[in-house]
Amino acid sequence: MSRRSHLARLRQQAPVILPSVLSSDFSDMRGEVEKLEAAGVQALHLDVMDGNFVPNLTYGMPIVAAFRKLTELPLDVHLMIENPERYIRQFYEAGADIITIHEEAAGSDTGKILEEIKSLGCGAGVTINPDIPVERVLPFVDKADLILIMSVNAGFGGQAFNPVALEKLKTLREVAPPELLLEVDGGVNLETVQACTEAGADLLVIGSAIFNQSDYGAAIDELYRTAQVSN
Ligand SMILES: O=C(CO)[C@H](O)[C@H](O)COP(=O)(O)O
Ligand SMILES: [Fe+2]
Repeated sequence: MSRRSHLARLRQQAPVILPSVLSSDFSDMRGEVEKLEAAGVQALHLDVMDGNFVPNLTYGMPIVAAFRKLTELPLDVHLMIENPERYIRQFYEAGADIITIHEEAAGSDTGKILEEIKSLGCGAGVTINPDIPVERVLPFVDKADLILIMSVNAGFGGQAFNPVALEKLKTLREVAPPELLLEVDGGVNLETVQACTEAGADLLVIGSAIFNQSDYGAAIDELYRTAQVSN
């Protein structure tokens, strides 16, 4: 299956919860993936941090490649790295399906890098931190497959949700083409998830609210029930 075909499926199934495996047990990656698959998850979110663009350092291509060996689930790779253009091809070769870059890190190269990601056959995403105005991603609503709105400052799991993300999601939902996927990441939990779907988020990245629970399936089910938009 082409990597870009995952985009249409995620759009059809929205809202979709993507576990952020940063909070998972890396000493048992296989067991963690099996539990997530048994819980019915539809994609995984992988957080790559370089200790430079963000103060935290996580993992790079080898861990993405290891997840690729463990599962056929789409891998949504969130690059929190300076000069992301240096590594796009390597993350593609490691098995990423969607690659998201920070506009703050890519600057005037953002459009060109999104094109490169697409030309490799991956979904192309762009994201901004909470203190960056939504106007900085508006030029990409027709160029990207996905816009990720950060609801915490990129860098760490387990932070509190910043509601500034909700206004940005609403603005994008109004102006963006309907096929553009809107994703939200950071502090999404039982208290905040419904506001995210009501604001128009299609993809909900969730770390600690899943991995801090002993039963991932039960946690995800409850998050889905809570996420339903009330009519
Ligand atoms: O990109 C991220 C942090 O920069 C993570 O995806 C995010 O923090 C998810 O974790 P949590 O749900 O615990 O906030
Ligand atoms: Fe993330």
